[in-house]
Amino acid sequence: MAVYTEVTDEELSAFLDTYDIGTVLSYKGIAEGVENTNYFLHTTQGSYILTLYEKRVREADLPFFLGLMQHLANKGLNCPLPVSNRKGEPLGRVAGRPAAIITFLDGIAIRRPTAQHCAALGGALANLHLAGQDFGMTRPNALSFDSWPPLFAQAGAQADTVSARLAERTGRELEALKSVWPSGLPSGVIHADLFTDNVFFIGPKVSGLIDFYFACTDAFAYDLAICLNAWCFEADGSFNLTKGQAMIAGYQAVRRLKSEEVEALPILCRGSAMRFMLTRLVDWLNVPPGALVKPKDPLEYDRKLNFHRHVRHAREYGLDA
Ligand SMILES: Nc1ncnc2c1ncn2[C@@H]1O[C@H](COP(=O)(O)OP(=O)(O)O)[C@@H](O)[C@H]1O
Ligand SMILES: N[C@@H](CCOP(=O)(O)O)C(=O)O
Repeated sequence: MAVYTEVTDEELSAFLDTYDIGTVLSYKGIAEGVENTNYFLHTTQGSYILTLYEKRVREADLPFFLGLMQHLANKGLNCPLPVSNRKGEPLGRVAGRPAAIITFLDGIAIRRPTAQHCAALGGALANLHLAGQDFGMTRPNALSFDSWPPLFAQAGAQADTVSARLAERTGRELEALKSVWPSGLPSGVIHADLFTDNVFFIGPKVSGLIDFYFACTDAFAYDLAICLNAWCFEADGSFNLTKGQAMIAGYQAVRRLKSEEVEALPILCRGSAMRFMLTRLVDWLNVPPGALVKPKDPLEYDRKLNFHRHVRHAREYGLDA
């Protein structure tokens, strides 16, 4: 469960006094998520999510995240809408942390997606990329290539306590990626963490996208690479080509990939696997005492990295030749 910061009844009702969303009927900490503290909030006027922003979210970036959700929702994308307080501001403070209330979205996060879900996700991702094109703000990706060596250094020699020779493997891989990491690819707003827990479905259709707190300005194809990693591997570690095919086709039905994006896809998949392996590794080694959180397995991404290392062409992910 991700509740790093407890909110007392008194703190909550004082915070809600600054909003015009009725009085609390119930609230409880949410079991999912690893980054921020989330409470489900039911008031006399409806259902909301109260988020307290934790360690990885810089306060200075919050106007970008909240403004982006507003922008995308105005463009017709199903994403949460930040609720403004009585002063007209979407951001406040509770229990000493920056906090916001956002609208609750209906739908179910699918744990074991089918190829049909992957196709729908591909389309939703491309729609997000197009809808973000006229968003006025930018934010560099704080978890792109340059952040990986310092993250690796944070884990240091402890990496080998998680898996034998993990430090050596990771060091070698970082070195290899340095010389081939692409630049100048078509870029814009990307979600950067569109895992299955951040996408809601009603039936076969995507009903909502949540968790925009890694969103940034980066290569569109990198976002697709993150999704291929998160959605198209099976529990036994194998890549499901049918799912990859469905996702890429779903994406391309809305936004066609350029030849340079196709060419870069294997490296982008490798890099995004590295990014999630490293953040998971650091989190695995540094669970805050008392936090109600279940850290995610870094080795899942170490294995995915190993798969990508042998891929030579986007066809191996399901791109139709
Ligand atoms: N707008 C929303 N509508 C419905 N449920 C939500 C919403 N935002 C968050 N949640 C629930 O809270 C969980 C954690 O939210 P998330 O933003 O993924 O947290 P974290 O940033 O900590 O990963 C989600 O998996 C989902 O169950
Ligand atoms: N998706 C990341 C961790 C962040 O997950 P969140 O969706 O709970 O914010 C991972 O799997 O490593």
